[in-house]
Amino acid sequence: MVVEVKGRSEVMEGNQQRVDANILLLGAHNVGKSALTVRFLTRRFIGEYGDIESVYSRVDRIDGQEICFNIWDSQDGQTLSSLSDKQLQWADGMILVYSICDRGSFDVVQQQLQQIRRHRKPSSVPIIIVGNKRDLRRHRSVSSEEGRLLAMSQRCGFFEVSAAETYHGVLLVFHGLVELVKESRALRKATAGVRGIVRSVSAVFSKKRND
Ligand SMILES: Nc1nc2c(ncn2[C@@H]2O[C@H](COP(=O)(O)OP(=O)(O)OP(=O)(O)O)[C@@H](O)[C@H]2O)c(=O)[nH]1
Repeated sequence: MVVEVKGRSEVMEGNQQRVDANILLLGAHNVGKSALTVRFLTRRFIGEYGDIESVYSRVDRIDGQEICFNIWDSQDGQTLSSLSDKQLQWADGMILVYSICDRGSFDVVQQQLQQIRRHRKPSSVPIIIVGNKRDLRRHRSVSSEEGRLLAMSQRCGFFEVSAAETYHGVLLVFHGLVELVKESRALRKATAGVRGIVRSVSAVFSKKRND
C-alpha cells in the first residue's frame, strides 16, 4: 500500500501565507475515522468506506488565510505497536476518535494518547479527542463527562459529533485543530527566539570571561 506523505510547509502566495497542516486520524477499528474524513472532504456521509489508507488534501480559506489540510486516515484501529514513528513525526495535529457506543474504543484512545506523549510533547502536537456516533446516544457506553475529563487531563480539545448526521460539527473539529496547530507553531517560534537571545547573551559573557 502506498501512502504519499508530504512534508510540512508554509508557502508564501502573493502577500498571503499559506499554511499546511498535516492531520493524523487515529482510533480503534470501526469508530468512523473514514466517515469523519470523507464528511470533511466532501460534506457527504456515504455509509461504507472500504480500507483505503491515504493522505487526502483539501484547501480552505479561513479568515482570509489559505489552509491546506493534509489528512492521513489511519487504518484498522492501529495498535500501539503499529503506530509508526513516521506517522507520529509527520503529524502537526491529531484527531483521536472513539465511538460513544464502544467503551473498548475509548480505552484505545487512552492507550494511544500515552504512546503519543512518549514521543511528542503536548506543546508540539495539539490533539483533539472526538466521540463519534452521537446519533446513537441511546446505545451510549461512554458519557460526555468521561470524554471531556480525559481531554482536560491530557490538555486536548474535545468534541462529540455524528459524522452520519451533520457536517457542521465535523467542520468545527478540523478547523479547531488547525487553530491549535497555528498557536503551537507560533509558541515554538517565540520559544526558539528567546533561546537564541539567551545563547547570544551567554556567548558574549563567556567571551568576556575568556578575554
Ligand atoms: N450511526 C453512525 N454510524 C457511523 C458514524 N460514523 C461512521 N459510522 C459507521 O461506522 C462504520 C465504520 O465507519 P468507518 O468510517 O469505516 O470507521 P473507521 O474507523 O474508518 O474503520 P477502520 O478503517 O476499519 O479502522 C461504517 O458502517 C459507518 O457507516 C456515525 O456518526 N453514526
